[in-house]
Amino acid sequence: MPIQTLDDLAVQGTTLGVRIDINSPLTDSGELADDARLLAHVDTLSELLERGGKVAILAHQGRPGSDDFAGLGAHAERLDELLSFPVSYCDATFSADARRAVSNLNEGEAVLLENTRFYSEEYMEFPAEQAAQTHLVDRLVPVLDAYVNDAFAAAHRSQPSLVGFPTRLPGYAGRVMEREVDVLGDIESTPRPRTYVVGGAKVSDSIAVAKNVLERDLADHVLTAGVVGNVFLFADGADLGDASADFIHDEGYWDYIDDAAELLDTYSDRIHLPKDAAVERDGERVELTREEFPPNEDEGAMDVGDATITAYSEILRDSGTVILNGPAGVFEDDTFATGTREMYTAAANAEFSIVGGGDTAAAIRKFDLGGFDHVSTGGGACLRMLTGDELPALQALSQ
Ligand SMILES: Nc1ncnc2c1ncn2[C@@H]1O[C@H](COP(=O)(O)OP(=O)(O)OP(=O)(O)O)[C@@H](O)[C@H]1O
Ligand SMILES: O=C(O)[C@H](O)COP(=O)(O)O
Repeated sequence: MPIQTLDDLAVQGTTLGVRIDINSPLTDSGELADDARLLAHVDTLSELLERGGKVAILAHQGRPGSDDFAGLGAHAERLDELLSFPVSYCDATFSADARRAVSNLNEGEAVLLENTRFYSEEYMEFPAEQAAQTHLVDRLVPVLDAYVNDAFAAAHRSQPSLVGFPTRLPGYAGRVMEREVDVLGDIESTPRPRTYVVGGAKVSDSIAVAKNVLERDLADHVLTAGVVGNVFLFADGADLGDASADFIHDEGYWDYIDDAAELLDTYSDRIHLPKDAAVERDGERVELTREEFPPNEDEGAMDVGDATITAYSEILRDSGTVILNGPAGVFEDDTFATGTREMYTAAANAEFSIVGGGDTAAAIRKFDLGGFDHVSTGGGACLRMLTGDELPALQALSQ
C-alpha cells in the first residue's frame, strides 16, 4: 500500500502523535550544541499547527547509558523559538500527566513529551504488531486521532514509537519522511555516471553499501576515503604504518580487510583508492604518496592528500550523480580538514548530489558549504535506504 502523506490527512481539530528525530549533540552542560535536526522538522510541525492540529510530539535523545542521554526540555524551548506556534514541554511520555497535557491541547498548540527512551520498551526492537501493545503506544492511543512519522533518521529502528502506532491509528509520513523517501528511494533514475563516496569511520556499513551498489551496477565509481579508505589501502597491500594499523585493529575494522580485498578483486576498475595520505610530523601536516609509505611509527593517516583530492575532485565534478557519506579525514582538526572540504566542494558541483550522515552534515556546516541537492537527515537510515533495505518505520506506515 502506498504511504499516506499530510496531503491525505484532514488535520483541523485532530490530535496527532508526531514522531520526529531531534537526537542532537549536547554541550557538557546539557544544552543543544546544534539545532539542525530541529530545524529540519519545522515545516512539518508548522504545517500541522497552521492547519489546526493539536500536536503531541514524540522524540528520543541519546541512548541509555550514553553521555547524551537526556531529557527534552532544551529541545522544547528551542522548538518554541523556532515555530510561530506555542510548544510546551511535559516531563513524562505516557503517564496520566502526559495524557492530560495532550488532551488539554488547543488547535495550533504543541507539547513535546519526554524522551521516549526513558522507558525500557522503547529501546527494544519489536515487530509492529507487538510494538503496538507496548505501554507507550497502548496508553497514548486513546488520546490521539492519528499518527505522523517524520523521523526518517530513526526509521531503521523497529522501536515502539516508530512502528507501533500505525497498526492502531491511521498513519502518515511527515514532510521530512516524504522528501527523503522521494529522493533516496529513486536512486536508480538519477543521472550517470553515478559516484558513491564512502568515507568516515562506519567501515562495515560502508563496505556493505559499496558491495551492494557495485553488484547492482548502480555505481560507476566508488571513491574510498577516511578510515574506510585506509582499510581499502591495507586490503590492497599498502603499508599505511603502525599507527593506522593499530587504530584499525583497536576499532575492530581489521575483520573487514578480507571483504574489502574481495571487492577490489572483483571491481578494481570502479573502486578508487587514496593515492596519498596526510600525517602529522613535528606539528605540521605532511603528505606522503603511496610510494613514500609507510609513515613513521606514530603517524596515523588522518586525511587524504593533494594527489587524491585532485583525482577524486575530477571524478566528482564530472559525475551526473554523487552520493556521499562520511568525511575524508579527521575534519574536526583544521590540519586534516582539507580533504573533506575540497572533496565536498567538488561533490556539490556534480549535476545532482546527495549527502547523508551526522558528521557529514556537521562538516558541511563547519565549512559553510552549499549547493547540494539533498542533505539527508539520516546517517544509518540513509545508508540502509541506499542499499535497498526496507526501513521498518516505512513498512509500518504502508501496512
Ligand atoms: N583517517 C581517519 N582517521 C581517523 N578518524 C577519521 C578518519 N577520517 C575520518 N575520521 C572520523 O570519522 C568520523 C565520522 O565518520 P562517520 O562514519 O560517523 O560519519 P557520518 O556517516 O557522516 O556520520 P553518522 O553515520 O554517524 O551519522 C569523524 O569523527 C572523523 O574524525
Ligand atoms: O542519530 C541517529 O542516527 C538516529 O537518531 C538514531 O539513533 P540511534 O542510532 O541511537 O538509534
